[in-house]
Amino acid sequence: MSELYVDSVAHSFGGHSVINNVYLKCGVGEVVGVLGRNGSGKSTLLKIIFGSIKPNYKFIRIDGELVQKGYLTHKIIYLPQGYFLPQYLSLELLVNLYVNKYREQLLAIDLFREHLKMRIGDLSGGHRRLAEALLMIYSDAKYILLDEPFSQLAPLISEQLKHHIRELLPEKGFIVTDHDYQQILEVSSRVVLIHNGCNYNIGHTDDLILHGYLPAHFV
Ligand SMILES: Nc1ncnc2c1ncn2[C@@H]1O[C@H](COP(=O)(O)OP(=O)(O)OP(=O)(O)O)[C@@H](O)[C@H]1O
Repeated sequence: MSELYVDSVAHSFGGHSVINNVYLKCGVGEVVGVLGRNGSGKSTLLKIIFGSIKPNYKFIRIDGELVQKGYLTHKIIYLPQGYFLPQYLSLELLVNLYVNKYREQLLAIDLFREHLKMRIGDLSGGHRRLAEALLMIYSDAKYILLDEPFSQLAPLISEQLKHHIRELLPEKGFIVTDHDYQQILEVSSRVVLIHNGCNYNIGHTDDLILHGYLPAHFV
């Protein structure tokens, strides 16, 4: 079964519980949006799924197989918050590192076609962020975890990013978190809110008010 399944995730830092019994699943063809206040544990959850944080407890299955560290399966990739690729590497080298199956499609995108020889650190801030996100989206991984991919992006670039997520949807599943909740509501097929360490399914903007994520006078 093509599915990333995460259950019973619990983690604390220095005795302070951050997430407690979180459940999440994401199939191929789905974009799962994860919302939550600052410090609610969204990045921690994504890092646990990727395997870079060892939690107190977790149960993760990828395509039916029990997994200890997501990244060891090569089926999962994580875009962290903020720049993470060394600034002195060229786009060409990064494409060679991350992209294989979808190489032609990625190289057809203006940003890569026109700036292939450029160092990623010499791009504008928004283009650098977009390039990092696209390298993850067009990588060979099947499940793509995107941590605040819309931050720093101008509206037109955010549209491009959503377009590329949709392009790959038939073959991939996405878990995306961002404080630009409108982008999340727009791109996601399902939305969950992390609140008080637990997850809540969000069906409507009203649910975000109910759980205290949006202010009551919002609508
Ligand atoms: N390595 C760490 N050591 C101690 N505490 C940590 C560590 N990493 C995160 N935390 C704490 O865990 C909580 C959740 O952090 P996390 O970064 O997962 O939240 P978030 O929902 O992604 O927040 P934001 O939206 O502000 O990025 C915060 O209180 C944070 O201070």
